[in-house]
Amino acid sequence: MSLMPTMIELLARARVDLRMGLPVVLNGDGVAALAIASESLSSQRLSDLRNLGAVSLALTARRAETLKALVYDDDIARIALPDSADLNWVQALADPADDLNSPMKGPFHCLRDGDAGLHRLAIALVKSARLLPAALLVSVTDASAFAAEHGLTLINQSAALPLLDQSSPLHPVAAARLPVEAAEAGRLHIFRPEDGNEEHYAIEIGRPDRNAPVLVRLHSACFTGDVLGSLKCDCGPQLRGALAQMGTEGAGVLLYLNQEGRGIGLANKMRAYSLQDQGFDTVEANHRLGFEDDERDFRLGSEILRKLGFTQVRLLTNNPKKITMMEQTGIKVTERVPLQVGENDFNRGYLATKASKSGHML
Ligand SMILES: Nc1nc2c(ncn2[C@@H]2O[C@H](COP(=O)(O)OP(=O)(O)OP(=O)(O)O)[C@@H](O)[C@H]2O)c(=O)[nH]1
Ligand SMILES: [Zn+2]
Repeated sequence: MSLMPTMIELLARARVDLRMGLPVVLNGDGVAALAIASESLSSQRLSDLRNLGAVSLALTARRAETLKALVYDDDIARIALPDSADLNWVQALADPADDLNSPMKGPFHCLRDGDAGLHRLAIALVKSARLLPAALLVSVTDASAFAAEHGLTLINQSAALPLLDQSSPLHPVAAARLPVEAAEAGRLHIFRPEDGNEEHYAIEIGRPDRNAPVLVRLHSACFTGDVLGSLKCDCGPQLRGALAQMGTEGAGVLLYLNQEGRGIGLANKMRAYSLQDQGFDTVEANHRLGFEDDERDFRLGSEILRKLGFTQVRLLTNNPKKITMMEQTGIKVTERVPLQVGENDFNRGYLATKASKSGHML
C-alpha cells in the first residue's frame, strides 16, 4: 500500500498552491526550477525567489506579441527579470489591463539558450489553475530535496505533460428528476472528473432513444449570459432556446460544461471584457491576455454522452469545431441544427467576430 499522491493528485494540489501564491517545484530532464504564478505573487515571495538566483518570466507567445518581446521557443517567451523589476513590473507584463496607458514596457532581455520545457509546463499549470498565463521561474539544483525541505509540491515534467494534455475521465455522481420550464420530464446528471477540476452537468429531457440520434446542445458556462441575462453574448437565449426545442420535441440532452469564458475562467473573461471596453474584439482580447481564442476541451462532451449511452447526435450549434470534435471522439453527428437566437445591438459585433474569425456559421 502506498499513500503517496499520484501525479493527477499532485497536479490538483499544484493548481491550488499556485492560486494561493505558493511556488511549486518542477522537475525536468536534468533541470529543475521553482515556479510561481505572476497573478498571485507577493513582494515577499518575489524577493525570496531573487535570493535563489536569476529569475525569468514565462509568457505565452500571444502575450509576447503584444509586448513586442522576442519569442525563441514557438509558443513560449522567456524574459530575464531585470534587477530593477518589482512586483508592479511583473504584474504589468502579465496583465494587459494597463497596456494602453503604458505601451512601452521593453526593451526586454529575452532568453534563447537552454530548454523552455519547464517554462512551458509552468504556463500549462497556471492556465489550468485559471490564472493569467504568466509565471516566474528560478532554477534549483535538486528538485526532490528542495521540495521536501520547503514542503512544496513536486511536479515531474514527463509524468505531468501527458496528463495536462488529455481530458480527465468523468464519473457520474448523482442524478435526479428536475422538472424545468421547458419540460416537466427533466433529469439532471452530475459528472465529476478524476483530476479534481470542475464538475459538468447533463440535463436530459424526456427519455431519448439511445439507438437513434438525440438532439444535443453542448453549452459552455456563461455566468453573465446564462444567469444575469447579459446582452454582450447570445448564451442565455441559446441555453433557453435549446431547452425549449428539446421540450417541444419531447427529448434531448443539454450538456452544461463548466468552461466559463471559453475555458479561461470568469475572472479572465472579465479581464477580456475590460479590454473589449477599450475597443478590442473578443478574439483580440483573449490574445492580449495571452490566451488562444478558445481554450475549451470539448472532448468532455463526448465522454458524457457516451456515459449516458448515446453515440449519435443532432447537434444544436453554429460552431464547426464542436462538430469536428464530436466526430473525432467517436460521436456521430447526423445533422447540424442551427441555433441562431438572441442577436441584439450589444452583441452584433461579437457575433460578427465569431463568424469572421472563429468560423461560426451564420
Ligand atoms: N473569453 C471570452 N469568452 C466569452 C466571451 N463571450 C462569451 N464567452 C464565453 O463563450 C462561451 C460561449 O459558448 P457557446 O455558446 O457554447 O459556444 P460557441 O463557440 O459560440 O458555439 P455555438 O453557440 O454552439 O455556436 C461561454 O463559455 C461564454 O462564457 C468573450 O468575449 N470572451
Ligand atoms: Zn455568454
